[in-house]
Amino acid sequence: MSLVAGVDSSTQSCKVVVRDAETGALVRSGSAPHPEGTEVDPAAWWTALEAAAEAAGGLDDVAAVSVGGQQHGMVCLDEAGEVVRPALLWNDTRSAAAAAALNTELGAAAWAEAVGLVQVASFTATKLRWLAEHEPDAAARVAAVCLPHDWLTWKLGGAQGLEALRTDRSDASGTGYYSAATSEYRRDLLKRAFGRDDLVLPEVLGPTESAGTTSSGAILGPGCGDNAGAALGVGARPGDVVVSIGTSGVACAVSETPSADPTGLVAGFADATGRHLPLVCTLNAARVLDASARLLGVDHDGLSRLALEAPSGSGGLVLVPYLEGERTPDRPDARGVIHGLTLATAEPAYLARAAVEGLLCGLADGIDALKAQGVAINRVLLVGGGARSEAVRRLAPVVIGHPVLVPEPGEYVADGAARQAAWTLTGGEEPPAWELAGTETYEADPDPAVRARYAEVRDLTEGV
Ligand SMILES: Nc1ncnc2c1ncn2[C@@H]1O[C@H](COP(=O)(O)OP(=O)(O)O)[C@@H](O)[C@H]1O
Ligand SMILES: O=C(CO)[C@@H](O)[C@H](O)COP(=O)(O)O
Repeated sequence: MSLVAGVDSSTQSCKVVVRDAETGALVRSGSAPHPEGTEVDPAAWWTALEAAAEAAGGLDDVAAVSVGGQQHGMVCLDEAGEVVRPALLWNDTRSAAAAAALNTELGAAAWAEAVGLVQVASFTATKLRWLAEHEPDAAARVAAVCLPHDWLTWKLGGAQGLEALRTDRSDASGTGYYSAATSEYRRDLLKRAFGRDDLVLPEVLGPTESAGTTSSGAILGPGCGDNAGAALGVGARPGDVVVSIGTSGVACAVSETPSADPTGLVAGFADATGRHLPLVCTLNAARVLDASARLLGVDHDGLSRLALEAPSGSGGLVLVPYLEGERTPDRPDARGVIHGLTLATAEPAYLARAAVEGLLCGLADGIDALKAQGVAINRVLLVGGGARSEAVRRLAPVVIGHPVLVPEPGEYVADGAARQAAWTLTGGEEPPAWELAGTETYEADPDPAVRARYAEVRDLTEGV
């Protein structure tokens, strides 16, 4: 039996799964936390990966390993391969003004046409503009820029010089200077953002091309952005929408064609199989549940129980969850709002319900934006830490207006990376056919009034 490993270096933690390459059966797993904050020294990811791998029984006996990672984070390296400054993560909004300036300079429609996305503070290009403007000394030392998964793959391969950096289409397509439609870097746009285009950029590998080997001789897969990893992990195919409630809230779909949404709601990323992954991402998802539970002095199960006690629509109480500003819609300075409080709704159960409904309404808006891009929806699959909440699972079909399939709780990004590792090992046109275990279907009558009321309040948050 050959073993393969998949890594998910996500915002809050690092997870490692070890699986049977042929059947996909889970053999071992481990995880380790990441530090708080939207600016992180990549060394902390390496420490967490080592700890998670150890907790998963080590990687010495695996034949291949792939790394999936949080997208967009700006990892800048100097000539010697040293990290120039802590990485700015996807949820760091300090480059919002840089994003607005880039959109004004080129025009939103031109960005969408060129690289499939309109700039927002999450994307790497805007972080590079911020660095050039605010830390010119650091910017001058940058010899290469890469993403979290690229850097970890490079480290696993022995960090053999900047020219050894590798990435894949899914993660490159989130930089803002790579086109998923043409599979090419746009160095002209890198220069527009950063003022220089003489940087080493990771070579973009195809879905099964190897990025090298680890010190124990395991083949390194190309790796992927975490959302492409989740899509591969659940075996998404055209017609499937994958909704992920992690630190970020995501709705994405595997598609045969690239997207270019000039409204900027949908980002035209690539997937990990050579296809496309139009995607909507919010800044506020599972942590809305964390914060609401904290506010109410309960744990996650308690929050879920409370939410299920209140009536649909929470008696008009709405929670717009822009706790960290928001990315979709692009309101980096917005704040969360609780609206419609009455004597009757001033109850823990109503607030808990409003939190779950508000989170789901943002994701339902995302699914609508995918539909507007021509994405066909046959199945909706729900994954991520937030899917462990019963209230989320039961209210999702009510708010989204579509039955929701929930695979058994698991680490689907790490699973997708493991599946990619197995594919890199065996080759072939399609990834190995691993079965998705234990999927439950949640069905309920939709309640469109919940979204209608949310939409009224959401639009009060403009500029808050
Ligand atoms: N039972 C639960 N109910 C609601 N949220 C949960 C539950 N268990 C974990 N979470 C939340 O899920 C989040 C972690 O999810 P995960 O998908 O691993 O995030 P990320 O990949 O962004 O690090 C945390 O914010 C955690 O508090
Ligand atoms: O920015 C995006 C996608 O565009 C996020 O989805 C990040 O990739 C972080 O993912 P999680 O840590 O929430 O899984």
